[in-house]
Amino acid sequence: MRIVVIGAGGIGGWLGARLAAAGEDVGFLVHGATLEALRAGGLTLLGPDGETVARAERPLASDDASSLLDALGGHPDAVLVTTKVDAIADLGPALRTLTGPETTVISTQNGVDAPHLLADVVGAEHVVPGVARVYAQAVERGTIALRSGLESLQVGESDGSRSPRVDRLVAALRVAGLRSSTPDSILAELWRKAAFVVPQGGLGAAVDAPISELRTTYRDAYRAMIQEIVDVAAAQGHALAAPGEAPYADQVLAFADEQPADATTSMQRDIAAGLPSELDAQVGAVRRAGDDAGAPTPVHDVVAGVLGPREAAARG
Ligand SMILES: NC(=O)C1=CN([C@@H]2O[C@H](COP(=O)(O)OP(=O)(O)OC[C@H]3O[C@@H](n4cnc5c(N)ncnc54)[C@H](OP(=O)(O)O)[C@@H]3O)[C@@H](O)[C@H]2O)C=CC1
Ligand SMILES: CC(C)(CO)C(=O)C(=O)O
Repeated sequence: MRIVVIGAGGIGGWLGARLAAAGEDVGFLVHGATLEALRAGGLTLLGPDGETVARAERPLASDDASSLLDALGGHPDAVLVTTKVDAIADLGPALRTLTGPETTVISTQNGVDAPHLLADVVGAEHVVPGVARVYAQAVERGTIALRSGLESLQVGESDGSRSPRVDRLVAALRVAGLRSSTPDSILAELWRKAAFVVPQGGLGAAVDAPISELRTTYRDAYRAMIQEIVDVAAAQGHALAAPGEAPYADQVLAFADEQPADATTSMQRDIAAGLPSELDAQVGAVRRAGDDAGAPTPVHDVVAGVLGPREAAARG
């Protein structure tokens, strides 16, 4: 497949390195220092023990979408959008250049907003939501480290239908060594991921604590925040627990109980470092969806209130 990966941080570097190593025709739309780093030193993906698991010596990379089309010989089959949610606002012209009649644009972001934002730019018919489960971190530009063996990208049509384009993507991701599948509802899956990552990152940032403290000292507030997401998702028509399963908030807590004690999320680490974060794309998106659906989100409201001034300061 011809694939353009937008961004080469944790997610983009991971996906691009894996797909290129599997023989796919991959080009990176990157900018500034990341472009320079890929040109100078290539792209390296490190495994959890620091070993190189994939390496692209001379990856095709450009900050110009038209040049990538020329180099790839036409529109890509797939565009993997791997920037933070905020960056999507600036990607309009590049996304429109890259998206041909048969191009699929895949979101990989946390939160529930990215597919809608991409649909506004390229049209909903081109967008396939993805849900990434991986711990991938850019340790320096051009070098991505996996922090665990979990490498999963689920993709699916927003309306739940089966499609050849999604089947091709799943097949390519599997050949690249990832766990990939199409859930019954990719939108419910986005909410399931949000139910794990948003409370961990939002509450964790507000009380400045890793998961070990959330699941003990702050367990009631942590559970309440997870439950708010379950309720908002239900109000939007997405049941997160299958019939007969334990309540979904309990499933998330059970999963949280198994995580390494010092686990934090990328949003939480950005907030702790005083950087602009996905606070609005994660916590804010849940609050907006709750407002739309008439489902209250009081713990999210408190977390947003506590972290809002820090976010504003980080954004200058
Ligand atoms: N990291 C993880 O393990 C996981 C992350 N996610 C989600 O995936 C998304 C991406 O996260 P992550 O990979 O960690 O973020 P990173 O910050 O590591 O990577 C984002 C990349 O986007 C690039 N970028 C930003 N704007 C542009 C632009 N206009 N053109 C080209 N490239 C651009 C950045 O480049 P530069 O630095 O040069 O500006 C950077 O390389 C987030 O929504 C996150 O919540 C989901 C699951 C797991
Ligand atoms: C917690 C984690 C790594 C789970 O995939 C994540 O999504 C994030 O840090 O943003």
